[in-house]
Amino acid sequence: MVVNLSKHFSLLNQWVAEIRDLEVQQDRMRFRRNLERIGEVAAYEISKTLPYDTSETQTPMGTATSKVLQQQPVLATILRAGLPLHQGLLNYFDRADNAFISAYRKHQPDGSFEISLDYISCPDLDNRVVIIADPMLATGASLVKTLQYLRDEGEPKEIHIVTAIACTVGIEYVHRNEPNVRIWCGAVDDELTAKGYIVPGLGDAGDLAYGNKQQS
Ligand SMILES: O=P(O)(O)OC[C@H]1O[C@H](OP(=O)(O)OP(=O)(O)O)[C@H](O)[C@@H]1O
Ligand SMILES: O=c1cc[nH]c(=O)[nH]1
Ligand SMILES: [Mg+2]
Repeated sequence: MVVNLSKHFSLLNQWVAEIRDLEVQQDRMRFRRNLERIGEVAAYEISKTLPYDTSETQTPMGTATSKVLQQQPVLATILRAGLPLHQGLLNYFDRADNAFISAYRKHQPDGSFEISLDYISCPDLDNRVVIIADPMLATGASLVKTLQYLRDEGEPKEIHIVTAIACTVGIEYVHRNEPNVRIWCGAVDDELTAKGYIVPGLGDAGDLAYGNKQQS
């Protein structure tokens, strides 16, 4: 299942336009904050699909009956570009457990790349709702590899992926390998370059959030 959050008119459309905009991208703080806001909206939308318990709350004037989340999710993210989006999810799921994974494109001299995974910090995932934040779903290779890695930490009850911009081929690749995951995205773009960049996309999300890195 794919939910494109910009299908309906909302402020999120403006934030997606800003993270794509060459001029606005010069303001790194706004770039990160817009990703965070997209994460906040995604958290709110996902929260509508989760199970709730009824609880009694004592007010100064009496007892109120409320609906409270049965269990907080596990929020996972892929370093580095995932961090601001993850923070947005954490702002709303503020008692969540968290997982961090390092996955990056290791480039070869011929321009090809493979996904390198070398660090994971993760709670037990058995029977948990897991939400993975990564702003760019391009080929989908990072997410599929991350999910394979995460499965060593337990079998989640549900897996959600939150991304700012998803590419059609990447969505298809993820669903071929992980048919049950739900993808929540801020926009869907159709084109992918030979080097794996989304068009029109936004460029390199990690560099725009945190600065250029040396090629590895
Ligand atoms: O769908 P894929 O083709 O796997 O590409 C998407 C990945 O590329 C970006 O990370 P990048 O490797 O640029 O690392 P960074 O966050 O450190 O910049 C992005 O944050 C995803 O993790
Ligand atoms: O377009 C893309 C593809 C992968 N990673 C990015 O940051 N941008
Ligand atoms: Mg990058």
